[in-house]
Amino acid sequence: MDDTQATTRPTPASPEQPHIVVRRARAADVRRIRELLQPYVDRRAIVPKPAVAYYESLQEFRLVELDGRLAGCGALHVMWDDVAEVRTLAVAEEAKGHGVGGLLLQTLLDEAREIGVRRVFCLTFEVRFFGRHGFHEIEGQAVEPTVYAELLQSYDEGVAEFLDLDRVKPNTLGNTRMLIDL
Ligand SMILES: CC(=O)SCCNC(=O)CCNC(=O)[C@H](O)C(C)(C)COP(=O)(O)OP(=O)(O)OC[C@H]1O[C@@H](n2cnc3c(N)ncnc32)[C@H](O)[C@@H]1OP(=O)(O)O
Repeated sequence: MDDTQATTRPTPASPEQPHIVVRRARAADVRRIRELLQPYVDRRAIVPKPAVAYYESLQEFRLVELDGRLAGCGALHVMWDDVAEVRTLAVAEEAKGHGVGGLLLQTLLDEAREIGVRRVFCLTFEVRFFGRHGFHEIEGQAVEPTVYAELLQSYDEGVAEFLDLDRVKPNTLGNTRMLIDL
């Protein structure tokens, strides 16, 4: 999906209903994305990352705008031939509870299907939300030992969290490991 393919819903007749756009992130969005995430980073719901990490993973991000204002973001990171991870899914406090998070998550899951990924992982405190979208809690590893060994070669901190490596456990304390089969 490029900018010209952004999903838009027609502006409804009622002035109370916002105009919704789902689109890819652009480089100029990073500042607003980080501002939206900051309260959740402060609460440790989202792992802190330097700005450069957002630019490097920009193409993974999808955004929802309501009347041109950033309402939420989320990313899909592919880890192996059948596994990806939903990352950094967050909705601005004032936009929560109106389906924006669900819309973003379904967008990311549709993209996972489109690129042929069969399972999507997440690490979260929002167990009820992800559970309602078909994720279930898992214990232990989601990949077989040979794939685990391959993934150990990644430099990505999120992959280290997926592998549950000791050095990143402080980042993920209290989070639940969840998976969905598409
Ligand atoms: C893998 C990761 O990224 S982990 C990090 C997850 N993110 C965070 O922890 C950050 C803090 N949390 C958030 O930003 C948000 O709460 C999110 C992203 C989890 C959910 O975003 P929201 O936009 O509130 O989600 P959404 O509105 O689709 O659903 C929330 C609830 O509102 C309800 N809801 C959905 N649409 C509507 C609606 N139109 N009217 C009323 N209620 C609604 C749903 O029933 C849902 O209930 P549930 O929590 O029991 O599933």
